Amino acid sequence: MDVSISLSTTRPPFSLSRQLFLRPRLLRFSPNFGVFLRKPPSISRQNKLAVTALQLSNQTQNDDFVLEDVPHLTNFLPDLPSYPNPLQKSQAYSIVKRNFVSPDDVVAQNVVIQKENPRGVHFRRAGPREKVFFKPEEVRACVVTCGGLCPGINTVIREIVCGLNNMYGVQDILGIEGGYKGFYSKNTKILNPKVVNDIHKRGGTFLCTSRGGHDTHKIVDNIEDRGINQVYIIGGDGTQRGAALIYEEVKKRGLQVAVAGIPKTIDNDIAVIDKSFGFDTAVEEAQRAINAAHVEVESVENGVGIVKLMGRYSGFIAMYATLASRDVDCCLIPESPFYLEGRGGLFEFIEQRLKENGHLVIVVAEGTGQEYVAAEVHAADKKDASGNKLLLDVGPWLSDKIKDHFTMSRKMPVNMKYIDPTYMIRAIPSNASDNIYCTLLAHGAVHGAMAGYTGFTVGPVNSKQAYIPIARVTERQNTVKLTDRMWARLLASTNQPSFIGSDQERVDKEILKI
Ligand SMILES: Nc1ncnc2c1ncn2[C@@H]1O[C@H](COP(=O)(O)OP(=O)(O)O)[C@@H](O)[C@H]1O
Ligand SMILES: O=P(O)(O)OC[C@H]1O[C@](O)(COP(=O)(O)O)[C@@H](O)[C@@H]1O
Ligand SMILES: [Mg+2]
Repeated sequence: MDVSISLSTTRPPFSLSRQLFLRPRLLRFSPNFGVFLRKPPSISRQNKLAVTALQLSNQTQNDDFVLEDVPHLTNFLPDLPSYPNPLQKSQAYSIVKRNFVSPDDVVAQNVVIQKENPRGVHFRRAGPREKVFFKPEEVRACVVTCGGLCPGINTVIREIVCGLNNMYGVQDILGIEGGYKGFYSKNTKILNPKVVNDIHKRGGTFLCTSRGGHDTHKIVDNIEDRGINQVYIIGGDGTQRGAALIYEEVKKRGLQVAVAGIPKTIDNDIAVIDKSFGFDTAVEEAQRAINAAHVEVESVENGVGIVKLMGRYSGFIAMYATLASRDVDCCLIPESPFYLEGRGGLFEFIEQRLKENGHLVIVVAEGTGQEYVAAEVHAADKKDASGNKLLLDVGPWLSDKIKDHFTMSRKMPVNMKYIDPTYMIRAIPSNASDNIYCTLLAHGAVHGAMAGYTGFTVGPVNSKQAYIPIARVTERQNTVKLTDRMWARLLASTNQPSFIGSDQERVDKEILKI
């Protein structure tokens, strides 16, 4: 008996999902058929049907791979009719060689694999499908933006609106103002290509945003009352968790509502996707602050510049801004514990650089060294409305520590220049490449929702847009791996201490001392 499924044969749209959804038990409990299954625990909890496994019939046993699929409206509305995709008649798309993404196209999570190992996890490729599950004239879509700002949000809003309208002829699009709570506490804004035409040139979000206020029942009641059937949710990890709950509730109520998440975070802390939109813009803008710090400190005696950049738990902006600049002497990130005193410590490094060059620049991510600051400030643990821990300000703390040390202990006063450009960076419009990236994300979300996919997050995986189960992007945070080559490249470029010397015991003691 052959239960393996070929992804390479031509089959009608959704045959893959149908077969998989019909047979998960068979696939799961039939090890003799050579099916390879990897089921992350959080995914199995959140959506048992969304994670499936299959084996290519024409591949060898070692070529097993896993498809982590996204839900489809027909999973809980099996009789939903489908229609030919209007893009078939579109001037733009009709000349494309393969104008529709094959239902069998998948994107590999790992592109570097060893030949004897399994092929690993795959996601469904994003893009337009041959059949859609909405008549354009019956679509009532809405867009909401939640969480902190990030360059490019307005471009995503614009491209969702223009994509729905220009590609599919959707006319009825609503903007939910002020984040999740806007669903039940505010009037909606009418969105059309004319209204959003110029918004990509501005920073911030045209729809305003907020933290907190996620009430699944009130939100879904509102979606139902307003007759909304496509929900586009732009936001970070917290927002995507909220989107997963909305999807679950929609499914429970059996509503024909597609829920699409577009991942947003300036910190680049969302897992699975290559990188988040606005990140490149932020790294570029950070150069201006670093340049300013460098100009200031090289013009004075013993100049020490500190630039604080965003990054709650992930130091990506600091790491990339440092790598891009070459004017940074030391980069401190939350993932890499550091210490001030003693051999191999920050003070020793600063003194050495001042003696060699007369100045230095330090870039510090805002989430760095929180435990040190907390030990001295004795501040109570505070949280924002979404439940995110409020950070203590490491910038002034570090500036004071360095000033005190060099003035008092070393009798070598330093000229401290501290720059905090965090909100200035976050508030700018996205650059050209982020604008293009935002367009791909928005179009991917629109194509996915029109094709009836739901409960998904869209994003690039190895440079190909993919539909990713929401639980997969929220189950862990993306952080800088100190054992990866990128951090090694940074250490090699700055020549800063790694703070993890061979004498680990001494290092631990130093950390405890602070
Ligand atoms: N675990 C969660 N479940 C449901 N909603 C959440 C959850 N975490 C955050 N949210 C909601 O998502 C929105 C944005 O979350 P927040 O953490 O502030 O920003 P971000 O989405 O950028 O991480 C808020 O309205 C918040 O109430
Ligand atoms: O806007 P707020 O509430 O001051 O929050 C600042 C935080 O927002 C961020 O810019 C982004 O966080 P989110 O992606 O969770 O919204 C963090 O880097 C920063 O710590
Ligand atoms: Mg977040």
